[in-house]
Amino acid sequence: MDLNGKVALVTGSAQGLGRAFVEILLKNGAKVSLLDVNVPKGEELKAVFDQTYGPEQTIFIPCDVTSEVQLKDAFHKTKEKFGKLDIVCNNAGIANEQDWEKTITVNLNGVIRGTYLAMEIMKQQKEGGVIVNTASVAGLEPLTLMPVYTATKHGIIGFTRAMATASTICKSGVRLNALCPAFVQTNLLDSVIDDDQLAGVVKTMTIDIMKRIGPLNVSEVAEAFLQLVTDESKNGAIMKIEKQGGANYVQFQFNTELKTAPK
Ligand SMILES: NC(=O)C1=CN([C@@H]2O[C@H](COP(=O)(O)OP(=O)(O)OC[C@H]3O[C@@H](n4cnc5c(N)ncnc54)[C@H](O)[C@@H]3O)[C@@H](O)[C@H]2O)C=CC1
Ligand SMILES: CC/C=C\C[C@H](O)C(=O)/C=C/C=C/C=C\C=C\[C@@H](O)C/C=C\CCC(=O)O
Repeated sequence: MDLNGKVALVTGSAQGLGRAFVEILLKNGAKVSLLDVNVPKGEELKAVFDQTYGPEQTIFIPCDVTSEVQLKDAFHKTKEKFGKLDIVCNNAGIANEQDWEKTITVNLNGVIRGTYLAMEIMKQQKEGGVIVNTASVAGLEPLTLMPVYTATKHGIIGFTRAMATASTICKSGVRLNALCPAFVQTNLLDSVIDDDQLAGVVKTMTIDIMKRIGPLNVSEVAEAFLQLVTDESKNGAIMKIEKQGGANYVQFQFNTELKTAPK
């Protein structure tokens, strides 16, 4: 898929991975709608991108993904501004085990609602579209330190795979994938390391593992994201990216697409 002239929407795009995903899309000629709950950071970033790519290439929309009204409105504003919607990355996420209900609402409800909104618009387009949901290696292997975060990321992978199969069966023209990075050097990672309420042996063990594996930088993950967006042959695939092993597709014991898709 050639990204030149394509229209993308990225949630949680004011910093970290979301910011890196926006930048790689812009570099490849796409127009991007930036959504984030952090308004000063989002506006600041839009101004930075305006300098390099021009003001017409991006729009910043203040949006809390936990708000049905705000998210719906942001999708519709994007379509209105750019005329179509080809790529959606449901990326906004938090790691707060104390406020675990909020973690579920942001990480899982936000991704599910963003996927449904994207499907609704994309299935009406001749060219369809692609949805990439940001999960984590914590969606494949549990992080003992963060059980609720782990649950949300397992949920994203299951949801994305089920939707991808349904999309094939219904011939909607929409591809769905999930991206599973290991530790990435961002504010989210720092917030967990600095969280005094998460103390003890499990935290020490997790940090030791993280130091041994070495955190990824956001640009390495952005390259993997680009691969998922552009490769039109991988509907339903789940990509894992680690510092040492690089980016690889996850092999599941049961491939629902092969079992259920009509021949
Ligand atoms: N940093 C890491 O080690 C890893 C992160 N991830 C996932 O990557 C995604 C991005 O995380 P990072 O860039 O690391 O975090 P980050 O904290 O640097 O950036 C997250 C962005 O999401 C925004 N956000 C938070 N709640 C929001 C809401 N309710 N509505 C809209 N925007 C909201 C924040 O304002 C921020 O701009 C998350 O889903 C996270 O779980 C996955 C694997 C590893
Ligand atoms: C300190 C974690 C901070 C934030 C979470 C981050 O956003 C994230 O999603 C990171 C995921 C990284 C996973 C990387 C490797 C996982 C390896 C697993 O096999 C086990 C890791 C730890 C084992 C200890 C345990 O939790 O039981």
